[in-house]
Amino acid sequence: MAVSKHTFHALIIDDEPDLLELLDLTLMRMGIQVSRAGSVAEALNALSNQRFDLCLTDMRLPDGEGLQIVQAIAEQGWDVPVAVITAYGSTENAVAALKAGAFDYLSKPVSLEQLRTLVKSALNLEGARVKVIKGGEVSKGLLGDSPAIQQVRQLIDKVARSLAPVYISGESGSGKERAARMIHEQGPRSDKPFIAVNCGAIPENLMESEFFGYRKGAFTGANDDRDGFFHAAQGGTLFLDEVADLPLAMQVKLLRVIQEKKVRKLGNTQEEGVDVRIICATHQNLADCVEAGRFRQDLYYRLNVIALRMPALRDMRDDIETITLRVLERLASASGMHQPRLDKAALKALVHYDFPGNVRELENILERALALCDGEQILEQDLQLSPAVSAEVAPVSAGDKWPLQDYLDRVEKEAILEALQRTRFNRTAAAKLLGITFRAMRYRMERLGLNDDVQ
Ligand SMILES: Nc1ncnc2c1ncn2[C@@H]1O[C@H](COP(=O)(O)OP(=O)(O)OP(=O)(O)O)[C@@H](O)[C@H]1O
Repeated sequence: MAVSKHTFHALIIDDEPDLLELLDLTLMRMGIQVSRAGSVAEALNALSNQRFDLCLTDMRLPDGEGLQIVQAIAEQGWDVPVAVITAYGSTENAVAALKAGAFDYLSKPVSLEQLRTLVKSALNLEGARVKVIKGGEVSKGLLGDSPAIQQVRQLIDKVARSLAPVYISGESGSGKERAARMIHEQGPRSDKPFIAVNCGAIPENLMESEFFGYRKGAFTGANDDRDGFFHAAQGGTLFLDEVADLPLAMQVKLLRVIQEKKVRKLGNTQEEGVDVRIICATHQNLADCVEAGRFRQDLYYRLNVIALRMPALRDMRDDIETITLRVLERLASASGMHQPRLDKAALKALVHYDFPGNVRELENILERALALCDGEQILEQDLQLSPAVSAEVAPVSAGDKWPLQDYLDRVEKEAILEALQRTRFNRTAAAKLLGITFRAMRYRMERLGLNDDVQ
């Protein structure tokens, strides 16, 4: 599937055949042309002879470090975004690479979802913040037979018929967005658009124009009229993911639109009527956010008309085997592969694993295992389940508590690094774990020298 008429060209630099294969395959599936280099020397040679749209390098290479490539790109002024792949837990390397000019890093084992997100941001591809499903497209249902997921299915059937706002809670990766799509698809608006917006990923200064749209000339750079999310979802459903991340000022504006069913584009004097069903979701406890003064109570009441709670995968252990086999079947057939068997020990490891990232994490684990296994059988080692992190992070030492600011910075830094490690460097998930917004996370990483250039 090509992502654009222009074919993007990426250079991947690694000497591990397995990882190279995995990166190559994933990028190719995204329609990106790939060249490979196995050493610093080969990479510098390729970069000086050819233009690439993206460069992805391992940190450890036979003749040096990936960092040298990042530095060379910065020194030569080559216009190519570069990201590094670091060993599990080696955050110092990641920080050094970011300081030297890398735009992002991935830590091993590489999560394919993070890889795709990183590639999309680097190439400025659409779909990083807003996803649009045109009317009539059908996504898949929810897997599992545990009582909790059965209840969810029944509630979805019921609420699909009404147009009342729905508030979906549940951990990251537990299927909140999928449930929202099902409500849309099973309802009377299924032939109209479903617009999913990640509220935590939209820069605060762009929020109003993104939500409400603008008229040509409304501000510098507004060269054309543009519709916002409300217009785009007209007649259909607007899904506000991570709604707790909306700044208070935006919450007021959103409440007004929901109450009055009217939107005024920036630079417009007239209001226009909008007819949009609102579904929202967050992994946070919205009632607690209200209590803490971070979320407006009036908006909370407007949104929380019907509440739907998605169960965590570890609370559906009896379903893990079935979900695993169904996901494997889908992944194998999508890539035209024969479906490998799942070794008994591998299945046992999955059933006992905690899945902090829920079904999404299971999908990533299986996608990677498919690429790493011998084609016949998936073994426990192909799953590369994350080791427990607690033992690996050194506690802050009890002494040295002054100057107080330095001490607090160290504590904060360690908490952020631990959250990043636990989530395999998924910053959205890490922010969730820390209980702060994506924006706050970006700000803190910047302040602490854990630079982060990705929107
Ligand atoms: N019960 C389920 N059956 C099948 N697939 C599921 C189920 N739950 C989640 N998934 C899959 O897991 C992935 C993540 O789901 P989804 O995006 O809906 O989660 P989410 O709760 O919205 O995550 P986040 O909080 O990070 O936005 C998707 O690929 C989705 O299809």
